Amino acid sequence: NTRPQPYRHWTIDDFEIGRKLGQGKFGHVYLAREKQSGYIIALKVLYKEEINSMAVERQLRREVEIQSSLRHTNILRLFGYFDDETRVFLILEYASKGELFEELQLKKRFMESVAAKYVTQLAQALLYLHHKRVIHRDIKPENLLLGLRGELKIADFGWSVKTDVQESRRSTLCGTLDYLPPEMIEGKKHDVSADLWSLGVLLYEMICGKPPFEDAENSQETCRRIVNVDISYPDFVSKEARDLIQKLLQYKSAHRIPLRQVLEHPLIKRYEHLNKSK
Ligand SMILES: CC(=O)NC[C@@H]1CCN(c2c(Cl)cnc3[nH]c(-c4cn(C)nc4C)nc23)C1
Repeated sequence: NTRPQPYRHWTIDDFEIGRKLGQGKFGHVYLAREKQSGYIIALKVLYKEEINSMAVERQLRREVEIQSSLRHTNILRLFGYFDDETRVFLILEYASKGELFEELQLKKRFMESVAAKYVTQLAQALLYLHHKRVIHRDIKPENLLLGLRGELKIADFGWSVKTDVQESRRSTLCGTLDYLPPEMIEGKKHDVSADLWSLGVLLYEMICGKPPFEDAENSQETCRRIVNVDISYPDFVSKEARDLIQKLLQYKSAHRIPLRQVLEHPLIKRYEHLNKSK
C-alpha cells in the first residue's frame, strides 16, 4: 500500500477515524486509516477557534513546514495537512509503541543499556536536525514516541526553529521547565547546544527515573537548580553514565560535549553491539 502523498488535497472523508490516541499541546490525535491505501496514520486535529492567536498560528505553520521537510527514521514523519471550515488536520506517521514517557513511568527507570540505545538514536536524529539547521528546543519524554521496532521517534515540533532565525524565547513555554537549559531560563540567545542540555536531562531521567532538577516545590527552585547545575547522582549510576551526563549538563553551552563525541563515549560504545540495528 503506497504511503499517503503529501501533495494530494485530502479531506476528512478520505479517512476512517479510530480511537483517540491522546492529545498534544493544541489538539487531539486519533488513529486513522486512509481508505484508498489502507495506510494507518495518526491524525492530529486542531480547532481553528483555538488557533486564533497569531503566535500559535505562526508556531503551527513552523511545525508543519519544518516537520514535513524532515526524513529520518528517528523523526516522526508529517505526510501532509488539510483543513475544513472549523479544523486543521495534520497527517502524521503512527508510532505503534506509543510514548516513551509511558514506558518510563511503567519501568520506573531504564537499564543503562536501554538508555544508551535511546541516546544513540536521539543523537543521530539531532545530528540530522542540526545539519538541517533546526533546533528542536523541546526534547523530553512526552515528545518522544516509539515505533514498531521500539525505535525512538521525535515528535511535536511545535517549539522547533530554523537556526537562522535567532530568537530569544519570548513566548512562555507551557509545561515543564525541567528540560530547559540555563540560557533559555535566562532568556538569552540559544543555539543547537540547547538540545545537548536536554539530551543530558533525558539521559539522567531515563537512568534515575526522575529529571535532575525536578523540584516538586516550585518553579523558582527548579530554575535556581538549573542555573546552578545542582545535580546529585543515586549510587546505582555508573561512572561512565555520570561522566556523559556531566559533559552534557554544562552551564556554558560551548562546553557541552558535541553530538559526534556523544556517539563515541564509553557509555554508548559499551552497548553498541546491542544497538546495531538487528
Ligand atoms: C508528541 C505528541 O504530540 N504527543 C501527543 C500525542 C498523543 C498521541 N500521539 C501520537 C502520534 Cl502524533 C503518533 N503516533 C502515536 N502513537 C501513539 C500511541 C500508540 N500507542 C500504543 N499508544 C499511543 C498513545 N500515540 C501517537 C501524539
